[in-house]
Amino acid sequence: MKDTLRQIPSLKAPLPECDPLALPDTPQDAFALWLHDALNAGIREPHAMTLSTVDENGWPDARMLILKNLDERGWHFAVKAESPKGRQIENRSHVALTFYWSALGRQVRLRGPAIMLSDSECAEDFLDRPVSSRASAIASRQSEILEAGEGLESRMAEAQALIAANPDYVSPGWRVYAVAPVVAEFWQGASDRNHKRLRYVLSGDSATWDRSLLWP
Ligand SMILES: Cc1cc2nc3c(=O)[nH]c(=O)nc-3n(C[C@H](O)[C@H](O)[C@H](O)COP(=O)(O)O)c2cc1C
Repeated sequence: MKDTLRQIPSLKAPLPECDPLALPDTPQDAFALWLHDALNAGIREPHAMTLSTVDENGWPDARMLILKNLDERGWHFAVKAESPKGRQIENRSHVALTFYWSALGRQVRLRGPAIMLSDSECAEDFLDRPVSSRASAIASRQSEILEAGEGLESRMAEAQALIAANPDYVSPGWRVYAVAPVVAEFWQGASDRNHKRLRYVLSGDSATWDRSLLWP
């Protein structure tokens, strides 16, 4: 395994040159810029990110999610309240988000509280989803053990029927959160390992961002 791993190239040229201090004043604007670069580079699912949480024992947990929106409140994602991640956020609201765009050698890291959006926004997000994804959200006991013969298909069919009969039905445990980062870091990898790093820290009055370069 060691030989296999060590033969895999990482941060292979060509990667973009980046002057981190030329990035915008806020992490929101910098993220929008880099997301567009990722889209233009043809990166698949550039809106996929790792959501890291902490469980009730203080153990870190992490999984991929899809970014649903970015606005003045932060980076949005949706979860089932009763899923492990939903319960972990309910218990400890501080989370981290990580994006990696391999073709560009870029990573973005965000840390801050996840703040639940209003019931009406959660409902709107739910109703915007395709029927299959709403049915799955209603039917699934996400991350619980699936015993043989538990009837996953029949639960899905029941959920589909529920939606067909009541198209405005909203799953009561559907939550949308916005992560309002207090720290953000933009990392541009380089083949010569002279990586460029820019950290944004929210100022004490929460009005502006202090920016610092970091050692690679
Ligand atoms: C690329 C990718 C995108 C995913 N997007 C979502 C998502 O938007 N929502 C979701 O609940 N799970 C998503 N998943 C599955 C989660 O990673 C995870 O397995 C699931 O949410 C259960 O997590 P939990 O047990 O920590 O609650 C995605 C997985 C991958 C690989």
